[in-house]
Amino acid sequence: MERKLPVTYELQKKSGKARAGKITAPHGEIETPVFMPVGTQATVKTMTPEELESIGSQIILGNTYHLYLRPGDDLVAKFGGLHKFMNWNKPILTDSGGFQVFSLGSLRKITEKGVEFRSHIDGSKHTLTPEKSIHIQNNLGSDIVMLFDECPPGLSSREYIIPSIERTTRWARRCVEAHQRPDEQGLFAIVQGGIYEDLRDKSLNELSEMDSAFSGYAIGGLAVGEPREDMYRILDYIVEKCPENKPRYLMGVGEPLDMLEAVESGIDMMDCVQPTRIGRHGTVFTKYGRLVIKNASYAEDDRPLDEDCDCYVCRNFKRGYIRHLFKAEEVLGQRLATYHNLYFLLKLMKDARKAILEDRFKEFKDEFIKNYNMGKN
Ligand SMILES: C=CCOC(=O)Nc1nc2cc3[nH]c(NC)nc3cc2c(=O)[nH]1
Ligand SMILES: [Zn+2]
Repeated sequence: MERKLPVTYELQKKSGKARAGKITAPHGEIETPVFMPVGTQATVKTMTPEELESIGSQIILGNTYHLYLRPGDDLVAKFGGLHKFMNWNKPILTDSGGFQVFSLGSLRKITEKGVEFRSHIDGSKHTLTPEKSIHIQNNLGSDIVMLFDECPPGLSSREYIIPSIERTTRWARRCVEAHQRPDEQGLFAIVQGGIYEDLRDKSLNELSEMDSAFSGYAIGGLAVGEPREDMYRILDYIVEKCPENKPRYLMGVGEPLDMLEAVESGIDMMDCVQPTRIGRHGTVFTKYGRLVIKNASYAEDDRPLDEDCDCYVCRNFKRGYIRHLFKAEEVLGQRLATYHNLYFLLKLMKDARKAILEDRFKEFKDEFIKNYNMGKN
């Protein structure tokens, strides 16, 4: 009989294809749709766990590639796992490291065994395999473990993608076999297939043969440089074909308009480094679009970053002050911009969830897009 999965999903309401639901994981419950802040090196840059909780973060990401290279997954395991190591007591999702080997590592070589690469830190040689990736994630003790997959470069040809899917499926089987704690850490599949509907079907069908091992399904291979309309077309095609009773996760999407498009297609979970990364460089999200705070026009601007935002930063600081902090290279500037950006995306998902529960998501999305495109800041 089917083993009880450690991560389960309850569909609560649909508004079109958009869904509101609840994920139950070992370290707590998650109301969806949900945005997941990225905590690459066991920290969501500049934020304390207390601040993350106060802005409504329900689940964060940890990166396998980074934590394996530094401080080492064995060391994290000695501290009792990633939750204890970083003092984050809610759910954590870890990626499999495959994507980051390609975005950060050097001298990479893909073989049937796995991926050989040199560390971006000290140039040392490593090989990441499906088994190694899963064992690292087991050491980290995350609630959600991701398959070790290959994310083909953006706009790869069919000739490249077809054999890549078949190898990723063989790797998936090895991941399922290698998983040491299937009752405590939920395993998510990752659907590939580029921008081709028939190859998306191929990937999903091959993975579905292992469905009983998967707590959720992720849509990989997107937000890697393909045109926006191709990403939207693929989401609209493949997401609703994933099991309705399991969470659906889209990696690497953190632009407000893309997030709403993903929610409309039936996505429940998203992650992206954008809000924290652009925040550290002084770009913030507002109701009327992005705002680059170092712009001279904000020097004497006594408005909050976003007049409609009720976060701690918008209630206590003005644009002119935050601009000064960035010009003076005061680290508080990075913290305030990061805090606001995360709050903005977490609140966007919370408002989207409310709109779905009230069966008015389409109206909510259209209203948000109208304002966001005004660009009046
Ligand atoms: C990250 C969580 C789990 O994901 C994996 O372990 N593997 C994986 N990561 C991706 C990350 C992506 N970021 C973007 N754009 C910024 N596109 C992405 C695509 C993938 C992908 O196809 N696979
Ligand atoms: Zn704010």
